[in-house]
Amino acid sequence: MASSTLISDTQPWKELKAHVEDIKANHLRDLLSDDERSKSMMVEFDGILLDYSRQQATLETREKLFQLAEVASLKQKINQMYKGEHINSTENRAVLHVALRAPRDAVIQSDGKNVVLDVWNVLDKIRDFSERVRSGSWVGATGKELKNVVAIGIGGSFLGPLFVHTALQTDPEAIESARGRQLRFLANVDPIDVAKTITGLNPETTLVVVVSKTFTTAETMLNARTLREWISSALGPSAVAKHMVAVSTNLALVEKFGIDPNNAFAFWDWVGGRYSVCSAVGVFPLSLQYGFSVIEKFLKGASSIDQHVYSEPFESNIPVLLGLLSVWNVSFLGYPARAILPYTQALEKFAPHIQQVSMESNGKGVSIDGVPLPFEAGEIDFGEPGTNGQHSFYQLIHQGRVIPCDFIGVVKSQQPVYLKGEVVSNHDELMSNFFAQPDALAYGKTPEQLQKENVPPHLVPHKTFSGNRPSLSLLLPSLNAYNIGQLLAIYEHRIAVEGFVWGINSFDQWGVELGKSLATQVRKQLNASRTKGEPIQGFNFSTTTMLTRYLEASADIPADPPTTLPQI
Ligand SMILES: O=P(O)(O)OC[C@H]1O[C@](O)(CO)[C@@H](O)[C@@H]1O
Repeated sequence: MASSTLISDTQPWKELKAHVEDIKANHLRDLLSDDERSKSMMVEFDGILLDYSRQQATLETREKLFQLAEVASLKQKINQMYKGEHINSTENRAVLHVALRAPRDAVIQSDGKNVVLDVWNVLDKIRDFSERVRSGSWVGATGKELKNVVAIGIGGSFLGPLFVHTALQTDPEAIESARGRQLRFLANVDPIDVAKTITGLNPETTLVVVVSKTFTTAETMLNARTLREWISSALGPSAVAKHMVAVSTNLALVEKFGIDPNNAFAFWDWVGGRYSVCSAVGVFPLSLQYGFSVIEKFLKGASSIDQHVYSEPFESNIPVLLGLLSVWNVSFLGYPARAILPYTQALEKFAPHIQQVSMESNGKGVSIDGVPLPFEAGEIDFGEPGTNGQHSFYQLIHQGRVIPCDFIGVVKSQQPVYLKGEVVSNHDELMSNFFAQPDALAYGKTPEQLQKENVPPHLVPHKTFSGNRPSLSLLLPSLNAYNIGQLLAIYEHRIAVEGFVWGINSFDQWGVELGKSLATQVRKQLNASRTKGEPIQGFNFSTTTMLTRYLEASADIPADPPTTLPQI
């Protein structure tokens, strides 16, 4: 396929379009009666079991998707990524998050340099620094141990680390190594988030890590200045050196801010923000909390999937299969959303993280060559842990819109509970739902079945479930640091696979810029109005009215108030 050809112009795409009718003629109820088909739609790797037999797809669909992958040069694109080519063409950058978790002796070249050496230099520095803090050899300005860490960052500098922290928080090994320590995150520029984050914390025992790839993100920098004030007003300005460190690609700005670059942990422009949890962005705060040895297992888990993606044939390649099936669901079956439904509370922050990875990566309207797409790319990701979601939005998934679901289950609970006399353990109770929901969605319930149950006729339409609603199930052996790394990498690669097939650039994010520049104008106007009484100008009627109301209703706030920090 010529590089400027849209994937939708290719023969395999057209064949898949035509194939939709064949698939619509089959109900999942019928597809699932074929055990051979189901058997060939199960893939196992390193204890992880993927079952995609509840996708609205046949073996023929799969074959056609492989042909699509072929014409999209999927294998070559994956190889180009691993080889450090500048596949993020609009920013002229390599995309090498796989190097962040590569073994020490691996060689991954980018621009003629083995980046794995740089990665391990930083990892060694993280191991050393985090051990000094954890052992009490690096102490705060008043000589007290730094038991609390606040990581300031937003977007990719926040969501991934938060997901991993939340998942590890209840893992027995991680609990043991985090005893007596706290890790909190400050992301939102809303001062309420500052208040919530520092409540109950003593600056004397707190280390603040400013995490920002660019070190220019408005929200993060204001929050960093706010916590710098919190520290220096309590302990004096010189305390900042002991209580503030940074993670960034921009060490010059780190120094300008007042943080010693020796206490900064670097990463590189070939790490996209939303793919940065395996860089110092995640590894440093998580190592402070759990110790480097726990986080190294997380990196090893991610690396195991990197190797699987690279070397496994597509037929048994979990992220490739998942990516192709997502393209099938979005672009051919016309389902715009995807529900991420982990049956473990430890993954409560997984869907929010994947929202950014997926929607910032694949929420694009043009091909990588700048040609407008004649089809929809990207999907709307959302989710909640089961069974909570069942009592919230599942109604719509069962009887309303069709939303392909990812069910994620874990064989062994991090925190088992057994009660004498109960029918099953608490985890088995949870997992009963994990196993039941996919079949409820696939089979549904027919009016005939309801009639046999003597349901009053007027209720039959309300109690009917059409079924034929697709899902897939991922069963993990457990949820330790290693498996958490695997899960992360499965989704990262799946999303990249989707983008490679759609022919878009999944690694830039120009769509977030416009709002940022408009906010700059508003910020200037708020300052001019509050300090000099200047009238609102340069905005449309709607924004002018809203801004005027906002300023008038808060006119009691003095123009130049003294420094104020949260009071709760
Ligand atoms: O790490 P930084 O540079 O502060 O950026 C934070 C986030 O902002 C974004 O650019 C979106 O606004 C993300 O891509 C990024 O993860």
